[in-house]
Amino acid sequence: MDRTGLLIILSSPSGAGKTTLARRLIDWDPTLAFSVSATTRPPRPGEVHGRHYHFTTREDFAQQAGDAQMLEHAEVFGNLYGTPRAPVEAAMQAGRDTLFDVDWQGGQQIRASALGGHVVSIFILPPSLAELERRLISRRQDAPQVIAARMSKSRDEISHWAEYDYVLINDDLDTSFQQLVAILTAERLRRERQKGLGTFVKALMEG
Ligand SMILES: Nc1ncnc2c1ncn2[C@@H]1O[C@H](COP(=O)(O)OP(=O)(O)OP(=O)(O)O)[C@@H](O)[C@H]1O
Ligand SMILES: Nc1nc2c(ncn2[C@@H]2O[C@H](COP(=O)(O)O)[C@@H](O)[C@H]2O)c(=O)[nH]1
Repeated sequence: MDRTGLLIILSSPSGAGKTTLARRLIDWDPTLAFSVSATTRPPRPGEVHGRHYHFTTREDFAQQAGDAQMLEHAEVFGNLYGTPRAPVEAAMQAGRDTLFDVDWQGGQQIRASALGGHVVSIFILPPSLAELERRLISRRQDAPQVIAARMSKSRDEISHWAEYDYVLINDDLDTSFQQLVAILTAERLRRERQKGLGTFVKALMEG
């Protein structure tokens, strides 16, 4: 059935599991597009330019944001992050759903944009702050002071949980993944999103 692509926003405090869940969702449905953000953060070991992020300078970032090439942008943990607009619009027009891993500021801006009617937003909570810290440490990607800074902002991020359509507690990863699949499946089936439904039902009744 023909439909416009959804914008599926995942937000959480750093380390709660957005990236892990987004990757599993894309493995489950490879037609999902992942919105590759631009950032001024330096790459972590193993991160690939153009796949995980578009790594850029503050000057380039400011120019893109000034030219309205970003759907949203924000400063997070002292670095700039933003969503390039063109790939999102192209995916939507092609009927492909796009996944976003953005903070609460990005979530607010995308919801308030002209594309806001196509947003499905999901907030991911950790089972506890102690487990959140354990995950950030066990990821082995950030220096102890970076982890401390992210933990110190975790309550700020969590305070935005009620702005989201859905809230998951990511305790058991398989359960969270199944819950995400359930959300996506139900949202795709919403009556108003299935463009050809009226025509289909008319033909069904005449048949
Ligand atoms: N349900 C879970 N149980 C145990 N470990 C988990 C679970 N979900 C994610 N993790 C682990 O926690 C760590 C952080 O996960 P991830 O990188 O996906 O978080 P994130 O929300 O994307 O963080 P950031 O906002 O910093 O990008 C990873 O090592 C991941 O394997
Ligand atoms: N507003 C936006 N936030 C973004 C974007 N891309 C990522 N993020 C958020 O930044 C933090 C840190 O990410 P990390 O990769 O450095 O761990 C995390 O909360 C992401 O959700 C974006 O384009 N816009």
